[in-house]
Amino acid sequence: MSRLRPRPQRGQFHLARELYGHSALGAPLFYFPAHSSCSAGLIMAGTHGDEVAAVVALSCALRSLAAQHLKHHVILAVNPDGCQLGTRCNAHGVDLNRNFATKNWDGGGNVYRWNSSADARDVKLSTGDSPGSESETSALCQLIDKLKPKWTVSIHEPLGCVEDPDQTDLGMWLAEGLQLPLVKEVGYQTPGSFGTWCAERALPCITVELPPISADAASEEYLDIFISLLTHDR
Ligand SMILES: C[C@H](N)C(=O)N[C@H](CCC(=O)N[C@H](CCC[C@H](N)C(=O)O)C(=O)O)C(=O)O
Ligand SMILES: [Zn+2]
Repeated sequence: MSRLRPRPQRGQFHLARELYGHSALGAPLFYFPAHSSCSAGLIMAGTHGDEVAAVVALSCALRSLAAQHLKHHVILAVNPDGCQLGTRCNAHGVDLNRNFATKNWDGGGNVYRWNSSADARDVKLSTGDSPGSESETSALCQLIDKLKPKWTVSIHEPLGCVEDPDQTDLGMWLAEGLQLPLVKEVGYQTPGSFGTWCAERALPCITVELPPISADAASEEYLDIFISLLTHDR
């Protein structure tokens, strides 16, 4: 029996989802549980609301897959308010990927690039009033403490690389499948980031950075590799 669902049936979700918290504006935070949670990883997108090709491509892969083949937990939008508003930050103006309670959390704020054409990383955001101050951040950390995934993959854009500080087999497999360079770091400091939070608890974290791409193109270009990731059994 095919692991894929007929394309005419992929328009809406067929999978159960579980609530794990609420966003700053009260939107539900939910995840799609793996069919069998033993040795499952966690795959997530939408930490930044201006990086939505990853959200759409991961959603298309999830809706293409027959439920019994889903081997890992999935969060499509870590930051639903940012995805709704089209902003990198959450509704409090906080860059969630600088809000995690890490040793190097920096309350002085963060900057990001307006877009790939920008000549500087100069758009200012808050990193929160305190480490883990945001409901999206604390709910995600509590979920991970509960699920204990064996690894995490966090999908961003538009840097076009696979960041894997531990150079794991999964990272190498993803870099090859995505045809993106495998790097140990994205090239600038990310205090208070999810990857740093994972490193501090010896949880493998791979950050996929898609290149600049439309949601339409990403749903074609990355469908197969994302379906393979959702069913990956290592
Ligand atoms: C789409 C934006 N306009 C943009 O250009 N953003 C990029 C940064 C993209 C991004 O968010 N990347 C990283 C992911 C960091 C991974 C980190 N190593 C970790 O530990 O989590 C980020 O959070 O900055 C830009 O250049 O500003
Ligand atoms: Zn990002």
